[in-house]
Amino acid sequence: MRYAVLVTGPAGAGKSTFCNSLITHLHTSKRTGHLVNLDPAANSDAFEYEPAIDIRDLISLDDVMNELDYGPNGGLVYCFEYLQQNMDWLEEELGGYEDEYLIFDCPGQIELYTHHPFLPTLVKQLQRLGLRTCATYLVESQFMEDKYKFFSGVLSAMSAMVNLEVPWINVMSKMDLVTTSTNDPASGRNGVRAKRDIARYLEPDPLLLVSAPGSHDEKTERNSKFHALNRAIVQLIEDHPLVSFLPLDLTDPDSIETVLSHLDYTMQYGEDEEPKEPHDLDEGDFADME
Ligand SMILES: Nc1nc2c(ncn2[C@@H]2O[C@H](COP(=O)(O)OP(=O)(O)OP(=O)(O)O)[C@@H](O)[C@H]2O)c(=O)[nH]1
Ligand SMILES: [Mg+2]
Repeated sequence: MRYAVLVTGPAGAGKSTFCNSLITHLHTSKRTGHLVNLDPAANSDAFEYEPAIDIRDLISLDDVMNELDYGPNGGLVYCFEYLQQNMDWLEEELGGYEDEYLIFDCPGQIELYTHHPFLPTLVKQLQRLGLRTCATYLVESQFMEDKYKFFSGVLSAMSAMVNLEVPWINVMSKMDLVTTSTNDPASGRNGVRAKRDIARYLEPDPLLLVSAPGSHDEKTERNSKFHALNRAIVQLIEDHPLVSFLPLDLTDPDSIETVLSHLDYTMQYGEDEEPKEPHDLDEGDFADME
């Protein structure tokens, strides 16, 4: 059984850094993990580990931009369409791995997760090839400093989850940057002040939106529309509490271990370790498993 972990999330959320740390952690735990780079614009310096599979070996964003006159985002879409037409390349590249975690480092263009059909198609292909697949969606902890930004992160996570029908883990990355100070109210004017506040973000409490401080300048029509929108978002999140976050602090090995154990659990890693008769392992067996 092979396992695919898609590492997704907005630009700069810490996806590549998390991929590196996860692979290091797997190695420390005497397990194997390989990096699959799906970002055609990736800078090689970002990788601590040489990608085992690299979309840049198939197609280079620079070439697309130079030869076809695309900008970076159109070029990215072109690269993914090209990959889609060349799935046999990926299939062949994936061929050499058994019983291993393959960590897919994805690009940060948000539209890729919210409305482009590419990732859902890729997931179906991976499942067809018999890989157990799950996704992580990273939102960085700085989003908690601004309620509106935070809830836009929550909504983008929701939208990506609904778009990609795989087991899903939301991660609040860069938790090492969160400083909680109860003595200094100025430090968290609009955001996290204390540990108990963090809990309201990790299990997003939509009431954070209605109790927004600084709401003294209401009254105008624009503001009343804004508040109506917020109320609608509160209602949506209350009715569909799909999103909660696992905190990730890369300076703390226990924190990485917790995320990994959630991944293991989600994909039922190692559950079928007992020897099986080869004919029990029909190709399609896991294809339609979630
Ligand atoms: N303090 C802190 N910084 C981090 C952490 N993870 C990533 N960073 C920093 O955040 C920046 C972006 O990290 P990346 O891992 O490149 O983020 P990414 O999501 O891969 O970015 P794109 O691929 O451009 O979308 C870098 O400057 C990292 O050093 C973390 O856990 N803590
Ligand atoms: Mg990256």
